[in-house]
Amino acid sequence: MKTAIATVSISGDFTEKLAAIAKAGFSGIEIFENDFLAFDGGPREVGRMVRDHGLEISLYQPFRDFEGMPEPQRQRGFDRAERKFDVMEELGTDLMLVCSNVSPISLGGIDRAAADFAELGERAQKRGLKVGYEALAWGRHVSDHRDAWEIVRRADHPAVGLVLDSFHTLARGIDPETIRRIPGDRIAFIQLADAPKIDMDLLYWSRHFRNMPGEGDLDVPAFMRAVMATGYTGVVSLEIFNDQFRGGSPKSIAIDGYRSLMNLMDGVRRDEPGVAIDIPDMPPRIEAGGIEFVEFTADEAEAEELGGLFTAMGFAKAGQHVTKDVTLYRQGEINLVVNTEREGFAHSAYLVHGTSVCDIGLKVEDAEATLTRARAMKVEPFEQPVGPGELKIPAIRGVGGGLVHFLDATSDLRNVWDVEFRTAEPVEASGDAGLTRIDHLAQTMNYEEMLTWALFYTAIFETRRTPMVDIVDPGGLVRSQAIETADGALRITLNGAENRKTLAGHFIAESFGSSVQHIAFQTGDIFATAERLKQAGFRPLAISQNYYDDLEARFGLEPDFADRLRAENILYDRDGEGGEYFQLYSPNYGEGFFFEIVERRGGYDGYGAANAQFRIAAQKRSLRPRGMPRG
Ligand SMILES: O=C(O)c1ccc(O)c(O)c1
Ligand SMILES: [Mg+2]
Repeated sequence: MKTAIATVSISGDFTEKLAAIAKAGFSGIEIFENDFLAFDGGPREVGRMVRDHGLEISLYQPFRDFEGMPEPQRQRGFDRAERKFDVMEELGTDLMLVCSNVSPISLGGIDRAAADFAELGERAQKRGLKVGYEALAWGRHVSDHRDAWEIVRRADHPAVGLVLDSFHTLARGIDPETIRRIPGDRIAFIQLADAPKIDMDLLYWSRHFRNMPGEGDLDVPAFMRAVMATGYTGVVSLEIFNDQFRGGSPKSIAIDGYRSLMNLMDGVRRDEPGVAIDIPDMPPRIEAGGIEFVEFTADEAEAEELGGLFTAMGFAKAGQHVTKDVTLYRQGEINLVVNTEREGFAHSAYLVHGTSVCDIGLKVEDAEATLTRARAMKVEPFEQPVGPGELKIPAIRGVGGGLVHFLDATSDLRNVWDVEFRTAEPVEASGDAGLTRIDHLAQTMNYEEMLTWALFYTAIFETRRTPMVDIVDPGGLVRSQAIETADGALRITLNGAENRKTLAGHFIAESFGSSVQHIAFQTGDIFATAERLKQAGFRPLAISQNYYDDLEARFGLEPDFADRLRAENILYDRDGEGGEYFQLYSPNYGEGFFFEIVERRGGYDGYGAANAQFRIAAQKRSLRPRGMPRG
């Protein structure tokens, strides 16, 4: 399958764009005219540069305000087109995109437009070129692909085809199924973009908020299934106008684009019967069964401190690595690992970030298949030498460069704790606090990274994104979105800080990058857990009393119940179906790392977003310079 991306989608100068696009794996580019005009070099030189990168120019665009014009603008349109054809010949590309006319003086009329295209097609054909017609969602007379198709059909010229752009179709709410009635060989080119659902002017929405397929809320898969059902065999291209991407990293945006395309087309191949799509074979999105372990990197002193903290939360020292300075703490199904090795990945992570989470182990059905899926999504596998007695566990790099290991139950990996760890002798008396499993991990990152990491998780794993919520920190906004499996076995929240004054932003700045900022443990009985933790000397984060007064009124709580919450500093939320959520927080450690303990009752499926503001205010009050020190 030929893939392309419009140069407008990527930041950087023209050379940087080309390098990033080629590296990501695309076969071609759409040259957006302004990128070419801004470049200080002739069309032949541009064409050569593109081909030197192993790319082809799949499309030249856009040609504007052409069809349905009165004279003399009509004639001028043909003259302009001939000039563009000259440029295209020098560039070495044969397809020009004509977008529907937005000029107030254009006349409309399907047959008039068709006649203009028949003539344009004639001129193009003489030079071995073609034109494709695209309905802009805000076109003056043509704003719907069905009308554009009717014009192309009536133009009835082999050098005139239709360009479909998922944004224009889906943003207007046009049923993509209508594409199925168009013959595939009359479709000249496919442009893809997604976008978040926002109610705003179409043009503004399109030019500023598009994003990669799978990053937004439009049904791009339905669009693409319909396109492939027509028998279309041409280029599939990304055309993403996005303010944030314009300032992003060319390399990372290009990889996101390629990843989104592979994920999309793999899904289409699975879901649309009878279409052949020439992309590598890969396993379907991986079902994740939860978090098997979380590994911290630390030096000896901090490891001691962390261990004390875990013990105070009811964890028992459960094992020591057979050859490495790595200690395992366990409670219920939760495995926390502390690594104080002086070499290897954990140590490098320590040198860069200080005490922090450096590795996450995910439970999957087939670890090798997970790696294959990740590879197909352009994710780099991580490898380091395997020590004596150690298992080779497949891994990739995730958020902030941290590792994600895959553990399965079908290979030797199921025995990892028995093979790699000696049971701590004697097992320290367990002050079990009733913590059963990891409910969720919260990863903090810059706001601009959120789309990248959401796509990373959703392209590899069978997960969904919850709607983005705004969390008000006294220092600014933090946006939060959860990636979760349908059964809640895996839940990861992504928290995007817009500045450094927020608790999240402070954490990123001080730990030198994105990372896990908190771990939430589940309990089946929050009050019993709170009681046991208190006895073990754990002091929860103190919540404002005003919060409880409001809570009591808001949910009409029984005074006794409200008093219990208040006494234990437990935050509370309730959903529309009577599901309940209880949250207890640890103080901050170091520069803003913390633990959360939650209980879910009655199918509550959220994360207590309504409480986040009050939790953050309490954390900022308690932020103290000591605790979990950093390197
Ligand atoms: O915003 C525009 O003008 C514009 C131009 C060309 C396109 O292919 C498109 O989808 C939008
Ligand atoms: Mg377009």
